[in-house]
Amino acid sequence: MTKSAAYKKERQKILDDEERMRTGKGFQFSAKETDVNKIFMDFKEKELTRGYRHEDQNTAALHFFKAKSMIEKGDVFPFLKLMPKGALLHMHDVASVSSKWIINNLTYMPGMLRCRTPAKLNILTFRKMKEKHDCKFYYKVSDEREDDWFYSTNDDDLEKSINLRTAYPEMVYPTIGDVWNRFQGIFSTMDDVFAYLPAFRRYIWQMLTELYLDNVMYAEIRSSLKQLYDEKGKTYPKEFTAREYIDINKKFVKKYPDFLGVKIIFCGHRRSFEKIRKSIQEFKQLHKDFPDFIIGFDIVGQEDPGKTLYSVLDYLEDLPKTAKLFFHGGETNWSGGTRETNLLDAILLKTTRIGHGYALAKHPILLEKVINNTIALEVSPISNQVLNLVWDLRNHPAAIYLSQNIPMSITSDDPGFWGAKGLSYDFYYAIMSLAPNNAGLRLLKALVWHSIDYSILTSGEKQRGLDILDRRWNNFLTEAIKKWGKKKPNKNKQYGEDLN
Ligand SMILES: O=c1[nH]cnc2c1ncn2[C@@H]1O[C@H](CO)[C@@H](O)[C@H]1O
Repeated sequence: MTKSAAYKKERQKILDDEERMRTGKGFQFSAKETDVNKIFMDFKEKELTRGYRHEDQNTAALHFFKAKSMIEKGDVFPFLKLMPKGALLHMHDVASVSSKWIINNLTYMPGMLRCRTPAKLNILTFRKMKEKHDCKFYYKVSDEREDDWFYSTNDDDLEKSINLRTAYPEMVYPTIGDVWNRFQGIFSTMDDVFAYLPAFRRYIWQMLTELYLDNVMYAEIRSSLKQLYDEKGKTYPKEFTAREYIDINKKFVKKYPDFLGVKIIFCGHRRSFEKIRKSIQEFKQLHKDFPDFIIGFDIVGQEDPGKTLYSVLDYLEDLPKTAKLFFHGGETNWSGGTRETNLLDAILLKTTRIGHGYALAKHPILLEKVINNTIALEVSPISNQVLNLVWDLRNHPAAIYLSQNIPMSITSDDPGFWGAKGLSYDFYYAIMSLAPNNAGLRLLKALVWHSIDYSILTSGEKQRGLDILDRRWNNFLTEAIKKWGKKKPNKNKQYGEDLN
């Protein structure tokens, strides 16, 4: 009786209906896309099957630090790297560039110094400033390299001071507080490297390069626009940093015209009221001076111990009406306390998008507002894992968001601090862990196109972006078929993605 035709029909209808509800519905497929989807689904299925049979090789479930080399050796990852990924809507500039590049390039710049704080934190800098660094002695990194007695002789060891990577994250960072302490420490280690004008120029150029090489075409970057200093120790105001940024961005776009460049979301830090208040004043001026470049405002830092949006409502009233808001919210495992209110206030304050939105699934009314007002969530899977909100990314709430086509975008947050590069690693977890097994190119395509939709590009820029994306997407399809089409995917196989 249970296997009657009627039962089977009802059963199939539910499966089909659920598939139609998820992100990607309405995205049409060309014949070429159908072919490329088959290639992709073969790759994906092979890796999932391996994971199913051997749990210790289940990259979809494993922590990034354990899975990274396996991910790189598989077929899915190179496919995702080649794929145009549209816009990156959430990344912090100071944590964007790969640590290996920093070690190989910036730490070999003449004049780099290292010192150590009483809390045993390495500070890298190009100036002596004891009161800021809280250090007694400074060592030249170049001298230390010549004498292997010293710490920084070994580039791998030096890299550890700017990267969270470890084979046993569960032991090294047992709690969220532990990993945030180390994480925040790396920002301090890097602060003066980033702010050194000659290094800053190279760093921002490299940030754009890593995005471009990963086939990202545009980015909205979180930045506090640090005050820069030069070889002579002269310091410059933030307005100067903005001009430098604009200049580097312009040069890069000129050299690579199918890259649309970056815009800045200016950030204050939720560590103190004073910092937040000051950052709003700075933002007001910078936004006035560079309204097309410094387009919005956010407050960053660990949410649980930090100041809430609700506690600074008075300050926020001072923000200019033309400024767009991009608040972090719900990057927490807590729920319902007086401190876990940032999602609520971000939405009431008419935020354009939400940074993370991890806790949103617990708030049905807020979720409804996010859907009705198309407030895109900036979901950073690896960040949420490394910063200890969730271990197995199949348990990440964005799996639910994708299942209901809730507006979201895949983002990378701080890739340089955990050994990711560009956006492809986060896309890997999006399609392997957050998405259901049978989701493929249609879902990927939706994420890519939505990322442009949810950006704050002007309508003219958006149109240009979409034209470029169309062309690059087509080139990608052709190249994927040329590269992998000969592997002859199983023609008889039925893939869920063929549903319209
Ligand atoms: O995922 C995040 N959530 C909240 N704040 C963050 C995250 N990643 C980085 N920062 C914050 O951004 C500042 C640099 O722009 C850092 O100080 C760090 O605290």
